[in-house]
Amino acid sequence: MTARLIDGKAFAATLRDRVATAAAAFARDAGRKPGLAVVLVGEDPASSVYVRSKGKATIAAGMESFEHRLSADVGEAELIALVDRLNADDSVDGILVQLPLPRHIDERAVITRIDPDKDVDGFHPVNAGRLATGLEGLVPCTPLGCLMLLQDIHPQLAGLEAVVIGRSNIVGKPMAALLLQQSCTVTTVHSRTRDVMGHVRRADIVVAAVGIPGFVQPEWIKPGATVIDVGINRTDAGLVGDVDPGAAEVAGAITPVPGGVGPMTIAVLMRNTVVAAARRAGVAVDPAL
Ligand SMILES: Nc1nc2c(c(=O)[nH]1)N[C@@H](CN(C=O)c1ccc(C(=O)N[C@@H](CCC(=O)O)C(=O)O)cc1)CN2
Ligand SMILES: [Mg+2]
Repeated sequence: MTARLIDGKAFAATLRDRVATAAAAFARDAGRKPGLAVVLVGEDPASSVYVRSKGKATIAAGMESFEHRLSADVGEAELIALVDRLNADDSVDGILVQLPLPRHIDERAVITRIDPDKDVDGFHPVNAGRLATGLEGLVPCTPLGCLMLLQDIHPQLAGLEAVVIGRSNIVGKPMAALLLQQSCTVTTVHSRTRDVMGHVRRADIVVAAVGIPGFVQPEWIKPGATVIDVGINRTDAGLVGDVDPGAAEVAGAITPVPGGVGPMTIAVLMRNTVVAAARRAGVAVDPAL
């Protein structure tokens, strides 16, 4: 292995500590703790694990955790009514509906119902628009976590060639917007791109978020490039990323799966919650958070 392994787990632990400090300052200034409401519909095992981890991380950061578990056959109207109650609840600063939702519920209808200023997932179209136009908003956790890891390696991102593989609303599109905001030259490649390898070969930074195990081949990587693997694919061989492990022989730095991007998602969720709380209450928050 030649590449430096990017330790997302350690980075996330440091971020969670800084969030705890900010949450304590918020509690002092605002006279209450920041609050995060997490809604889980159904009993998908992976989602249940993530929701439990979010609750634990919230409490560990000195914040208030509100967990709402609804049965898999709950109606869309009932779920939306819960979102309305959470929007109106002043002790709730952040609202998150765990995805995926059961097929009979329209994900967009639910996400667009969340108050954009409590949308700590950053999935609401108002927050997507704020990000695209450079306004202050809430940014999706996984891409913001990837950016934090990248900034640690490249304090100066300006001018670097970045290729984002995948164009989902949750990772690919916000990732490209964040890198553009940092003055990278950004290319997004996707299932209809004609020469994916040709684009990736030029990249100083590769962010893979396609959801296809081992999709990115070692020979696509420019020697020394930084590779961020967002993939979390459950296979017979265990948990694998979107990047072939052989890429570690070519890259300069690479995130492992597990232990790379994954842990950053929940740490950034904690960060977004304390930031949302501070903005709502009109109190200061560590600008470096
Ligand atoms: N409302 C949301 N739903 C979903 C999101 C999200 O950000 N908001 N992201 C994913 C699931 N997710 C958090 O919700 C999440 C995924 C993975 C990890 C993580 O730490 N992964 C570990 C491996 C864990 C394992 O063994 O399964 C890693 O990669 O190292 C945290 C959170 C979809 N839904
Ligand atoms: Mg795609």
